[in-house]
Amino acid sequence: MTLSVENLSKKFPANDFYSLQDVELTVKKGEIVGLIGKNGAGKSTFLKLIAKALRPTTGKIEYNGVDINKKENVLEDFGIMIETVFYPELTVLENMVFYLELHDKNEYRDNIQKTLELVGLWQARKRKPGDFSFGMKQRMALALALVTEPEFLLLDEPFVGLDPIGVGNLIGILKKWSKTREISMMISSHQLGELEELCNRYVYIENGRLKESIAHQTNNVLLIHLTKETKTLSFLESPEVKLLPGNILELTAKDSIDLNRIFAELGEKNLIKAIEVKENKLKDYFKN
Ligand SMILES: Nc1ncnc2c1ncn2[C@@H]1O[C@H](COP(=O)(O)OP(=O)(O)OP(=O)(O)O)[C@@H](O)[C@H]1O
Repeated sequence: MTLSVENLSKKFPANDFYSLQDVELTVKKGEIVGLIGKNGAGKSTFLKLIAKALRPTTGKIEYNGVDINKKENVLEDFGIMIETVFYPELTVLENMVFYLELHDKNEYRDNIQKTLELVGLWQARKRKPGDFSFGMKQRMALALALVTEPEFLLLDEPFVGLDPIGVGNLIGILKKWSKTREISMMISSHQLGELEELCNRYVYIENGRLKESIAHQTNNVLLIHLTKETKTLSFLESPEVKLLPGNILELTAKDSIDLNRIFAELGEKNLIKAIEVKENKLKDYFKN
């Protein structure tokens, strides 16, 4: 099961520029791809094209080898949270029931309570989302996207409006789903820390173009600031070690590296000034 995007472009008639241009991407089963980029970069446009909420100007999107714009019901197993799609005059519970009826998925009725509990709306199940706060509306949309335990999730800014406990619960369930049920996900977010907990890789979109594909950094990287310049350390040749400008040693903490030996040598020579853990700095992609 894969999603494959070929040469995808979208230009809105009102604009003289492309909101998305020549994007190529493949998402495999169980993969979680984070979509990052500045405001207006084209992330939502991309997700809407995949969700069939927009039609491409050019290009093709295939799911399991089927062109989604040439056949009906290809997205049946997708859970989509892009724009708020509930009925403000129905209660939360009625919205959930109606959604399942509309999609002919009544077999998931038993999931309603646990899904509403997950997003923190079970207590509010008899209220109408029309009067909800922004965050609660987001959670309603999220509950609808999750209730059918879909095979593929498209989530646009799912963490916005959730409190820290809600974010933690959501990350937990999405991680579990990707592992145990191999659900694939594309998630756009400005909350880079949350994405980093979840994603296998990221794509950085800039002015409608897929600028960079970024692998998730799985190993901890340590930066050791040295007290003085040195070129005589015995471990400088190992592939996990890099000497950076400014007398900084970068160490990738893999099993293959003998940290005890390295720290013993550095300590013996009084070379350790400070140590920091280097984060996977997704935010660096936003600097240019
Ligand atoms: N319906 C539309 N009609 C005209 N232009 C649009 C439409 N939807 C989006 N755009 C334009 O397309 C570009 C990409 O917008 P998009 O919403 O995809 O960005 P985004 O990366 O999701 O931004 P944000 O991080 O702010 O949500 C923007 O210049 C936006 O103004």
